[in-house]
Amino acid sequence: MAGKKRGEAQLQAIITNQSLWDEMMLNKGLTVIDVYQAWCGPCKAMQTLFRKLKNELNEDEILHFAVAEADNIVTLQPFRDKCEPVFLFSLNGKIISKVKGANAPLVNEKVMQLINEEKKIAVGEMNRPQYHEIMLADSDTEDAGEVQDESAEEQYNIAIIKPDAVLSGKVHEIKEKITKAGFVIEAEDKRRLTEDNIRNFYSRIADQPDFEDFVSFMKTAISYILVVSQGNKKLAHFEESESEPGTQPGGPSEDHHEVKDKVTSKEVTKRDSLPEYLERQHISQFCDVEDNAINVDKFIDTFFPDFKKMKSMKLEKILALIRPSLFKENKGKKESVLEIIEKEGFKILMQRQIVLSKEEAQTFCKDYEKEDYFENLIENMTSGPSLVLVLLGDNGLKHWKELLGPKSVEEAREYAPESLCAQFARENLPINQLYGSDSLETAEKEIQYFFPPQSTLALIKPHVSYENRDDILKIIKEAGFEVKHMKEILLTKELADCIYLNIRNKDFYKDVLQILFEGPCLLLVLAKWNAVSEWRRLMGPTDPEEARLLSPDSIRAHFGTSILHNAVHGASSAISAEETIRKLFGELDSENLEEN
Ligand SMILES: Nc1ncnc2c1ncn2[C@@H]1O[C@H](COP(=O)(O)OP(=O)(O)OP(=O)(O)O)[C@@H](O)[C@H]1O
Repeated sequence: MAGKKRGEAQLQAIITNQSLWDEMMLNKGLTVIDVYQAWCGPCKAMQTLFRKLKNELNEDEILHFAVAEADNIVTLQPFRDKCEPVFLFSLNGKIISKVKGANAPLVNEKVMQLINEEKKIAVGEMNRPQYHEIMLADSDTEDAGEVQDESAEEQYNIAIIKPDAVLSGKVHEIKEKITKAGFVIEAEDKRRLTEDNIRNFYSRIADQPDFEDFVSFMKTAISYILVVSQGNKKLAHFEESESEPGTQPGGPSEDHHEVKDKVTSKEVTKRDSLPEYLERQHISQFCDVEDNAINVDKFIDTFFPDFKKMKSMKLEKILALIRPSLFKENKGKKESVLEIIEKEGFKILMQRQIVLSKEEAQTFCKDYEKEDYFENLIENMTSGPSLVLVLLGDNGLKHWKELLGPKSVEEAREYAPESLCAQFARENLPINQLYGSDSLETAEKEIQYFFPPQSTLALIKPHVSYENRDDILKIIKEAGFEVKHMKEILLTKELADCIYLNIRNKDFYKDVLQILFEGPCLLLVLAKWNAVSEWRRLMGPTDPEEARLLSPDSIRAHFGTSILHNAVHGASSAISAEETIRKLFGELDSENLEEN
């Protein structure tokens, strides 16, 4: 290794000039470089850690340590005359990370992570991550001990929470543990995996003797599929109390006390990969993780076909409102405001007509309360229905603001004649006939106000095939419902009576029961504004034949074969939804039931 004194089994190479530095950069694998100033010398406290790592890992081919004097090495100029020690991580000649301060746990974590990766890469278990070379600057804005780990792309894992964990109600706990540790659940889905899904995801264990039994087990019920990213490393810190004694990076070794004391919880960044973390939390038996970049990419495409598109967009939800006079005039017009909205690439997620009360109008138009036309405005706002919309669009907030143009008609006519404000101006009011939230925070509050979510119970009947169940779930999600809970059960007579309270006295009820007891039903708690009636609308008329005539896009029109085999059920009112959800899902959803 560059700079090593002949015959000396020394821990760190001593780099005192640029040519030794350049030579050191030819090292294969990882080199941890302690950048020091001539006047204060290298960091003695960290040498104990380096010695431990060297001895324990025994990876001399790919793990090197060096001390480099900032004063005489041009590359290290940014670090001259700084008191605080700096540790650089050079991977195959590229400086990819930097830790400021003698933060032993953090340096330990970084070394372990990078060496583990190198080992996996060497045996073909992992592709080389795309690390960027970092800027060598002594930025004061960085927190001490922060790892400047700039991966070119976000690295994702796919985690599958298996059916047994789902059935025993462990999903919430597992997800909470994952997010508490600073990982981010970027997307999730719940579904029964197909045989193909299972064989592909678990191909690495396909040669195990009990693999066929495992495939059958995985097919029995619903699994949760999560896309998990490493999250914001600055925020990520583990609760020390949750860790196993002796498993903390930096270890229980007494040698580390000197530097370990300096680490505050804020400085501790994520130290485990997701599989390691799940292992440490004793939940790995419930949740399998794929972290190989190529496989993850493939599974994201399989399970979440829109994920990449969504990630490349900055999708934002905002509230828009068309004031009463424009709404009235615009109804049925050729180039209506709604058409313009859709042409501009917005998706209208929800819409409702609402006549604002005087108080609501006053709150809503607060910005104008000092204007002399305020009274006129309130009168106008309460004179008839406004159309309130929830719009989803790429960079939605900015885009909608740009489309609207200035708040005042005068300004819009002068500076933005193309804006909606200028185009749809009314003579009797000098302000924009359209409204948009002014921040994402306001948008969230306004959406909650105008579109408070409601829960309803949905049931997919036993006769619906698994493929069709997946299709129905897709339709449900596309219609903007959130699937809050889902479980597959064999209904008992008692539960069926609770669900079908209204028809228990009908002659055909015995036939309904027979259909329901044919196999497992899929029970769902769906949430959305106006969920009860929205779900009933999506289901369509009771009889599929009628549905095909009157509501050909409905679920019953597509998946129903007869009045008894009509694919789905939905609660008939908010009250019955609340009662049946409580009965079927226990207290699980009780925190949200008040919404109904
Ligand atoms: N005349 C009938 N003959 C046979 N079965 C019927 C008849 N009417 C309704 N059903 C069955 O009973 C179920 C409950 O009937 P209900 O009148 O509550 O209809 P619904 O509200 O459209 O359906 P659901 O309650 O299942 O959402 C229906 O889904 C259907 O399968």
